[in-house]
Amino acid sequence: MARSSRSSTTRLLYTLYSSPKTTPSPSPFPPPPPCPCSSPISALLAGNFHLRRFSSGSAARVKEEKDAWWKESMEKLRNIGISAHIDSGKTTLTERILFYTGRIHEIHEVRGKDGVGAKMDSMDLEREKGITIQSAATYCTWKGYQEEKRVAGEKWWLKVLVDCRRWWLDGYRMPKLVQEVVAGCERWKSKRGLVAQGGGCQWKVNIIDTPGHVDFTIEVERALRVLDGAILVLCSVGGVQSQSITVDRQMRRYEVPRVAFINKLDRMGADPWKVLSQARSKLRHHSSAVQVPIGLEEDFQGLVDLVKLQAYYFCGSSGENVTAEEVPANMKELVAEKRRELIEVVSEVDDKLAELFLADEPISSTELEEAIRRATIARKFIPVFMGSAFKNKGVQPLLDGVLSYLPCPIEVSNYALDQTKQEEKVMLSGTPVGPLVALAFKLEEGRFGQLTYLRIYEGVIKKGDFIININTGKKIKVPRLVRMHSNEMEDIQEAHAGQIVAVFGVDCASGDTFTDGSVRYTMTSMNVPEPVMSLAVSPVSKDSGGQFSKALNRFQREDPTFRVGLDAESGQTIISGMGELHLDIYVERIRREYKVDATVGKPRVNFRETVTQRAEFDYLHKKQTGGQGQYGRVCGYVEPLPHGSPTKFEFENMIVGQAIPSNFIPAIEKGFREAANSGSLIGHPVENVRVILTDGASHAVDSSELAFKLAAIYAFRQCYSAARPVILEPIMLVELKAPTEFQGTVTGDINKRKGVIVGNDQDGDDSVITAHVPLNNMFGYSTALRSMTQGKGEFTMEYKEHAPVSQEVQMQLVNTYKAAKAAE
Ligand SMILES: Nc1nc2c(ncn2[C@@H]2O[C@H](COP(=O)(O)OP(=O)(O)OP(=O)(O)O)[C@@H](O)[C@H]2O)c(=O)[nH]1
Repeated sequence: MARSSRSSTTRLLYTLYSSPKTTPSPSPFPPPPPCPCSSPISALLAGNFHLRRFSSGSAARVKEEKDAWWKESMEKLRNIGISAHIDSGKTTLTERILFYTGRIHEIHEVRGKDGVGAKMDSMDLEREKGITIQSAATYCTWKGYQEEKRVAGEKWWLKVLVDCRRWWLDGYRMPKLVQEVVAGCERWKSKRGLVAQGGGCQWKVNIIDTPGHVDFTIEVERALRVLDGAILVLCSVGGVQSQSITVDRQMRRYEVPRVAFINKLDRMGADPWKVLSQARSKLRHHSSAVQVPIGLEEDFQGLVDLVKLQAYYFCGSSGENVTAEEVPANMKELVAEKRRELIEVVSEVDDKLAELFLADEPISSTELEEAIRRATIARKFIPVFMGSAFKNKGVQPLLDGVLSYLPCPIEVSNYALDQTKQEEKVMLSGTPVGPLVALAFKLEEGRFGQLTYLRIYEGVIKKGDFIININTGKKIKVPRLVRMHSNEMEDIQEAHAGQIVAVFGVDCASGDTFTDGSVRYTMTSMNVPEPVMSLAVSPVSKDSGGQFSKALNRFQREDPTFRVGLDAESGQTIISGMGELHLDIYVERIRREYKVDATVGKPRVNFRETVTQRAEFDYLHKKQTGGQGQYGRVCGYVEPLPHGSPTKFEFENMIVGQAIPSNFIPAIEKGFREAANSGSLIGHPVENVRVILTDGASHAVDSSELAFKLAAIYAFRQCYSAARPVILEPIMLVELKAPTEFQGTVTGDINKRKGVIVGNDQDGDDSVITAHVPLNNMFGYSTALRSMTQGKGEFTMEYKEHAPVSQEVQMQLVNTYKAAKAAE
């Protein structure tokens, strides 16, 4: 189509359907920079891809412009996670963020009376139970409300298409015209070097809301692995709780810079200063408040920003109108004191600010803001924000804080392992220029097949591209690329480094790395905790066996902490996970999503076995029963692996010479591994063991892989008892809080459960007890605690380690196992 006719057609269509005007809510924050792609014609040409037009000058000039645009779009992007202890208000906070950024148009509460539930709790079970089970990703734009314009643009297109269909039904040939316009736009786009992208010139935030319950900890791990920054939510009444410590440890492990948000300032007993001091002592945070609340509990009205020295109030039915005012006169002294404290704390870790502070020079808002940003990104400081998500106060300044203080993707160093150079560590540029490197960090079965969440670390991914899964070597086409908004998705044409997107129909496992094939990089893997609890499960009706296996396969692929196995003796399906709640949720999902009723056994603890000393083996497996015989002899020893060893089982072939031909060695290793899957004490896996093969013998005719594999299995069993095996059980870190009057009863009960009390603190009228207790003795604890404390006690527990059981318990377990075997 000729260029002039295309322009006139697009103009005509645009005049017919001009985009509806949107009026963003007034904001006291500085206006956003003008968006270079908001002209009507480029919006039209953009369709829903929000295109950016580059000049038609020399190639060098276009490259320069493109680079500048990529850089700007990266600088204005934040990938953040929201994590905290259970019930701190993460989902409530995310709901407000989505509302104020124009992503949703109504606020719905977790367990709200309207029964709708929060946007990010999209699963029915989450809405019913009022807890987050799966992490959910979304994205929004802040400052500029560009998103509303984009949505309006999309609606505009939809209207054109709907009307064209109507006209066509009426006998007009309009669809042809539209087709030509669309095709023309595409041609124009490729000729002029236009880049399809999700609105890079606006401030954009990708958010992952994570569950608080420790049973779903893998969701937090996965999110933190791929995020550049995080909001740690703390409850102003509960303070730093056990799961806050775990989440903070995970953030440290993945070196994630963070801001803290002290929520629920409207609640009775709210004390943000107590929580700040707990964060300093319990979490070893080098932190200081960047805000002071105006009133607390029922009187909580607003916040004073210590950097800008402004008071903010949140008006309107949902706190959407933020008004900036002078600091109240009665707070000036407190504000001056807290600002000085903030400057002092930041100066300790930022030389530039320290110079100004020591010279006693006045410090401007910009200087302070820049110093806080430098220190936060360097993970030397944690700015503390405050508010009440539920009462719609303090969320917009927190969002501003995310932009001001948390890093953009190019400010974070990410590394990959080069598989062509013995896993040499390579720093990724983090820019779209360069080969594609993307990590699949989460899988989810959607309506349209497997959905794989990708974090792109370098390069660009386009719909229709071929990408290589470095872990499996498979070449895959990207059939569909989407951006997630909780359970909804939006198709996009391409995404670049720094972004979090999802692809459909890509077969992979979570943790796999994708590249464009020009490099063989893998990203370092995630920390996946071992399951601590199991239960036997089987479908009630034999006919539903197919659906039952489909469900288990899917859940196993999606969640690395959920495992499915077969009990070798009883033939039952055993599912293992992180706790009772984790397994209950899966059984319920099998029932709801796959319509399979299942019989469930009693939950049991995942014991393990290990050896405590070296023991030699020398085993000859010989069978002569006519035909070809079996012959294989293996000699060597088993020994415990050193404490803290990263692997659970090691096999080493130290045979000098050809006592056993090398082609039989893999079968021998396989035999030992198989034997270690089930120890002879109670049939649980044997871990932390090394097998060394030193000698053996083979027969020219009768030796085979099978003969050597069997020899290895019997050799392991032969030496096992000489290696003094012990049973290991999972020990849980339990934190419980109860009114002090019940302290004696509660600690007595912990002792009865063979727990060891390691901490006892006072928090107002409550006692906070920390203990290490065997998981096997924690069944039914929530009911017991409720009855001991008249329903006033609460507790959380998380896996700490596997430790040897006492001699007495070991004898009991072994006898029960033997009795069960004898009865079979
Ligand atoms: N008073 C008060 N209640 C709040 C506030 N924020 C959240 N809540 C309430 O606290 C409860 C838990 O809130 P959620 O947002 O589900 O907390 P969460 O941290 O996402 O919970 P999990 O994901 O299950 O760990 C809900 O009943 C909320 O209404 C707040 O600022 N003030």
